[in-house]
Amino acid sequence: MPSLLSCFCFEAVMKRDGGELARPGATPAQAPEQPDSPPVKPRALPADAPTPGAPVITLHATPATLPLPDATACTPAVAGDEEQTGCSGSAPAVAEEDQLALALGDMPGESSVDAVSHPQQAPGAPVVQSAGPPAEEEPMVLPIPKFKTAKGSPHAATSSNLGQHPRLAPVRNSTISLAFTATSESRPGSPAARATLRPPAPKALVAALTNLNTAQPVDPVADLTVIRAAAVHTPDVLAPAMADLVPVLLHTMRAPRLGTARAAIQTFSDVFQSAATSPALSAAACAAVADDSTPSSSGLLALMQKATGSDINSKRISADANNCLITMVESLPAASLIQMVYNYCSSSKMHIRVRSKAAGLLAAVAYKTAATDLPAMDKPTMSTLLKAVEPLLEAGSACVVPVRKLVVVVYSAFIAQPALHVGPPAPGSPRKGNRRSLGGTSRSPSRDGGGSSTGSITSIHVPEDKDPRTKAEEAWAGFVRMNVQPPAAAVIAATVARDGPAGAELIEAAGAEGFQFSIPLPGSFHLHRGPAYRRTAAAMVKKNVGDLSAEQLAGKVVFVRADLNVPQNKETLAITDDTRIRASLPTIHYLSKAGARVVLSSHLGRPKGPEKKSSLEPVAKRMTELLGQEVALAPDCIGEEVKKAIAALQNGQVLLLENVRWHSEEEKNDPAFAKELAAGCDIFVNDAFGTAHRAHASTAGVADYLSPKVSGFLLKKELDYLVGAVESPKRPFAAIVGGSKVSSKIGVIESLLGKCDKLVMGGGMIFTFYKAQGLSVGGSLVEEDKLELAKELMEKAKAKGVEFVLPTDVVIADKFAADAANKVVPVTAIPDGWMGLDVGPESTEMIKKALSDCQTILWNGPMGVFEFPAFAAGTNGISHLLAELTSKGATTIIGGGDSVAAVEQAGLAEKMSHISTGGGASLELLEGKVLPGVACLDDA
Ligand SMILES: Nc1ncnc2c1ncn2[C@@H]1O[C@H](COP(=O)(O)OP(=O)(O)OP(=O)(O)O)[C@@H](O)[C@H]1O
Ligand SMILES: O=C(O)[C@H](O)COP(=O)(O)O
Repeated sequence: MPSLLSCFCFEAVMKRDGGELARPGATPAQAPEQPDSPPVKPRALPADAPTPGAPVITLHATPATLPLPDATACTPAVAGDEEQTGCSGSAPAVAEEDQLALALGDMPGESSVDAVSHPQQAPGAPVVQSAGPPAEEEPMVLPIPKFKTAKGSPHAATSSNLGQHPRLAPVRNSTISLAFTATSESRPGSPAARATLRPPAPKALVAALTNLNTAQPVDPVADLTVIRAAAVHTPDVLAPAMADLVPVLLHTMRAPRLGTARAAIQTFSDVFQSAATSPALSAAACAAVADDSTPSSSGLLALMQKATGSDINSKRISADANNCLITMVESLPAASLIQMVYNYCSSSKMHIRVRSKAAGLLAAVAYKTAATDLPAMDKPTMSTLLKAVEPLLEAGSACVVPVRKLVVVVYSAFIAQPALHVGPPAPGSPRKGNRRSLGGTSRSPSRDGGGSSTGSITSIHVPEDKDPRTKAEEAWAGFVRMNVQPPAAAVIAATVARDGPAGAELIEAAGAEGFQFSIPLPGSFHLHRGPAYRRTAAAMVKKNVGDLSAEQLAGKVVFVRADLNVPQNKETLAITDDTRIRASLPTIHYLSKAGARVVLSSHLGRPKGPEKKSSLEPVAKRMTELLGQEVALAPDCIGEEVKKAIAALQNGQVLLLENVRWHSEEEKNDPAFAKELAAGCDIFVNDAFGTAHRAHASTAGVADYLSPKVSGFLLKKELDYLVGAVESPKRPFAAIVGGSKVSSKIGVIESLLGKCDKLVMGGGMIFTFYKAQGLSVGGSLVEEDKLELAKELMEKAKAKGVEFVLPTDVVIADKFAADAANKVVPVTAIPDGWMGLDVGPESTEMIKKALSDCQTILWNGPMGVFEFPAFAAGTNGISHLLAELTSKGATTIIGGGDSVAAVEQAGLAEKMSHISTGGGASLELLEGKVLPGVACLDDA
């Protein structure tokens, strides 16, 4: 299944962004290294380029020749709405905001900050007087959608061709209706706000561009204020700087300091606002944004996230971002917008989820503002957009919503195109579709009365009263005549039809084109082997540590991320299962033998900070025994002592760093922390399959600072096995999901529903489902905020015909302890004060029966608290059944630290087809998600 194989994208880009620009005061020579300096594109230096190290600007005019109003040289710029600032280079430090309050959505002192007039303000300086926040946010009235005909004359879209369409309306109302409401007064770039900006001094503009472009220590708000003023008063002058300035602005939007981020958003907005009056600025800005496949894309995504309030709960910044997006989309020609969507979808530099989210959001904004002249698009542009959908499809169901949004945009273009209609193809024109497979008939695609053969059919007109099958046929016919790629055509057509047998027939039709294609409507799409599969399969091969020779490794310091997160006895901290340690040995042994100096890193548990019980000390001991050589334990994973210990390593020696999760920056994938982790190391080997689904500093972030970056033997082995086994499973295919990580695994169930024939629930997972059904679960493990999801999942399973096996009886306990009193009760009779800690005997029998004919079984998460013998029967029962089924030819895969421990404890590990060190990771792989720990590695 290609969706599995399309898990390998690059997230490094995201890790680098987000840093804050340097503070004013320091000279360039004194400036500290900027790990997260803005992504200024490398450019060829002109003949008269300054010497290396000197500031480089890309404004191709000298200050003396700039056609700017005469004004004083660098004058202190004035406060942004939330930060005070001064003249760049000599200004006082930017005032800190109350970030905590902002994060809570409260804006303390907002109005007082707005009212601040800068004490150092001098005549001639650009002045910003914020209009201040309006008393109440009111929804911005969006323009009535205006579409152009193919000839370019605008006409208003009508409710019959947009809003009331049965397929569009629900999507618009749900997924498309993002929080795109804002206050028109607060809209950056509004005439009132812009009128407060005075013309900038030429020198100040040059200085600001220089500062921003060279990432010198600057006060970004001061510089951005100057740029804003230039955007308003001298937009043509600013145009040549756009190629470099846009990435800087996008980068700065990610600054942790909200005032800085907001200043960048406002500047971006001003640039696009002025684009309306300056064709030169417009062209340059659009080109720079459309070319946004650089690391700065994550900046644009940050803007979108802010607009939807998904990354920061600050109303003002959200309103600004909202308006900025709308301004930008309104300014962009459709082709640029399409290009951006396409860039997002196809950029291999970004995480697939980031890409799809960005593409979907852009499409949604475009649709909401109706600013794009999609119906006027020519065929190549339309094809480009449709092709953009494909990588998302390959990424599987994680991308369903963005795909839907794109589909809506594309489809709206078709149905709003009155000049064109469906008809038979021109004689002799290539026929890509397979009409026969669409139900085996030879019905004409023009049976909606769309008419006679025009010979150049480019659209589909699907009346609302058609049945799904007819809609699908007509959609399909229209798309294939536009030479649209079959998968995209099929998905779009099927989305139009949404359900019914048409979907199945489209699968056949696509199959006839060489694509095996299944659309388990209305949920997820997934492709099977075909050209698309082969493409992604080729792209997934990563360089392996075995590709590095002893010569390349000898004397090198190799940072190895392993998953040594082993189960432990909660009281004695003794390791209860060392599978993960043993599994990591081949890589360490290979490196050590080759003369490398091995710096080993891992997490253990989910600690909140340094604590004895999550120390890797027991792991270091056990590894020393198993490896047959000393594995020293560093006191921490970063810091001076650690640096010394690394520097003291001899060839072949192994140093284990302390629990990397003692630092909260690890899980935030903080770039500075990742850089610190990588300090003193040369090469990155990721062997932590169990943690490869986490985009953390030690699993993905460090890859930005080390090269080469390769997979370890374990990671490779896991991928080779799991991808092969679940890509085309022998059926019936069942998944068993149990354990205690309910919130992180319940979401996986949705995509499992699209892949498995049977789904068995166990462990702590089941009680959320019971509660969702209105049952009382006593003190059992429940995720209250997942009750709705649980309900939906049960309904979806039913709709999809997936056998959803939920235990009917449970073993309950009066406390969470090995010596707790226990009894078996039906799930309808769990008394208050008792908690379910295992599935009951009746359920175990039921599960055994359900699994007995399965040919592939993936198990993650024990059925109960197997660590306590009184609650281990369910887990042991399933372990024995799987061992037996394996002996009869079934493929059994056990994944997860505790699940493997349970099977080991039962002495049955050897009898399973594959013991995977990854629980969540193997589920996410099955789900078709990107594994960031793999994506960041070098391609083979
Ligand atoms: N009904 C239950 N209530 C509470 N805890 C449970 C219950 N059933 C099982 N567990 C606990 O779940 C834990 C394992 O869950 P977990 O989801 O971590 O599985 P895993 O196999 O380790 O997978 P992963 O590697 O993804 O963490 C075990 O420690 C077990 O005691
Ligand atoms: O046990 C696991 O699944 C891995 O070690 C990852 O742990 P996490 O779920 O705490 O990230």
